[in-house]
Amino acid sequence: MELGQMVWFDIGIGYPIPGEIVHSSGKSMQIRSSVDGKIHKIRDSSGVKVRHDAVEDGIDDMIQLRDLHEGSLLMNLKQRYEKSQIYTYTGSILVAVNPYKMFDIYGIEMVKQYEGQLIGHLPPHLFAIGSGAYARMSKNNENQVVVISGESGAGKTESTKLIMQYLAAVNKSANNTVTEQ
Ligand SMILES: Nc1ncnc2c1ncn2[C@@H]1O[C@H](COP(=O)(O)OP(=O)(O)OP(=O)(O)O)[C@@H](O)[C@H]1O
Repeated sequence: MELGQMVWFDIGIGYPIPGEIVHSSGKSMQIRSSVDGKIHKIRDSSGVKVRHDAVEDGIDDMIQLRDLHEGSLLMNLKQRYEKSQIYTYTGSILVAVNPYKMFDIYGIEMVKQYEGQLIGHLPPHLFAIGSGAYARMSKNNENQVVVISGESGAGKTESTKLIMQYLAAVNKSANNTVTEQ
C-alpha cells in the first residue's frame, strides 16, 4: 500500500479505526488516525485493510458501505452527526443519534415533504418511517408496528412523540382524535 492510502487499522479497541498511511517501511507503517489525528506506529501491517468509503460526508444508507464492520458503521454515523445529520438508514431501518438539542426538522413543512413518500426517496428522517407505516396501513388495511429500540437516553420517548405528531398531522379522518389521545 502506498503513502496517502486511506485504510482501516487495529489499535486494540475491538474494532478497526480509519486512517491514512503517512510512512511505510517493510512490514511496519505509521498511520494517522482520521478520528483524532494521532500517529500510530504499526509493526505488522498485515491487518491493515484498504478503506473504500473515504467520503467526507458519510453515506445516508449504510447498506451501501463497501467496508462493513463496527468501525465503518461508527465512523459513518460520526461523519453524518458532525454535519448535523442525525438520521441514517440501514436499508429500511432508521438509525438515530441523539443530538441533545432540538433541530428545526419536525415542522409542518417537513411533514408535507415526507407525506406519501416511500422510504429512501428523501433523506433519512423519522417521518419517512411514519409515512411508510401509514401508507401500508391505508393500502393493505393492516395494523402496523414501529419498533423503537435503544439504550436509556437514546431518544426512544422523543422519537415516539415525534412519530405520533407526524401521524396526527397526516390523519385526514373527520374525527381525528390522535392529538388528543
Ligand atoms: N430527536 C431528538 N432531538 C433532540 N433532542 C432529543 C431527541 N431525542 C432525544 N432527545 C433528548 O434526549 C433526551 C432523552 O431522550 P428520551 O427520553 O427520548 O430517551 P429514552 O430512550 O426514552 O430514555 P429511557 O429509556 O431512559 O426512557 C430527551 O429528553 C431530549 O432532551
